[in-house]
Amino acid sequence: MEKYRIDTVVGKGAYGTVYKVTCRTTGKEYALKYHTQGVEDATVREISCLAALRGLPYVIDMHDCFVDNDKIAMLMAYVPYTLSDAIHNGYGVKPYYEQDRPLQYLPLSFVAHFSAQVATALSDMHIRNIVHRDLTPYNVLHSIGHICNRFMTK
Ligand SMILES: Nc1ncnc2c1ncn2[C@@H]1O[C@H](COP(=O)(O)OP(=O)(O)OP(=O)(O)O)[C@@H](O)[C@H]1O
Repeated sequence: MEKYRIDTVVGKGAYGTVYKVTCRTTGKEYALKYHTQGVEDATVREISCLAALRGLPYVIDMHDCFVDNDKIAMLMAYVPYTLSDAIHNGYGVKPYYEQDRPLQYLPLSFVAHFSAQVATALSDMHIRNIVHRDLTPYNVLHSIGHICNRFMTK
């Protein structure tokens, strides 16, 4: 863990806490999810599904998975915005803790592009017999200029 500096908490779920971290050598930002509930079935499912989906264009990349302080940690691409942010605050809005403003309201091209990418990700999952089971605007992430969906499989 010395390799990464913990910057901030970005969210909490039923099984863990997600932090934004920065690699001390490259300066690259990642999301690090600590599974605080131990090795639950859901944890094993999440890790094995993300490993099976690695490399797909619109599913979040899991770069590493390791044990730190007896907790399972998953290192993922950091994707700063949720679909919910975009729906409620406009495209490109930053999370509230960064005190930023929306860049613009949702253009139709964003909706069309985004929907097509979500459909592609779901199709890629279904081909591999993986079902999402919790698709919500909070579980679909994007970054400005590059839409990327987070599919936490359950
Ligand atoms: N790769 C990521 N980049 C940026 N933020 C993330 C990333 N992964 C998760 N988050 C943020 O952390 C929050 C918690 O994620 P987590 O996977 O722990 O739970 P969840 O799937 O949202 O909820 P639950 O586990 O309760 O169903 C998310 O809602 C999201 O805001």
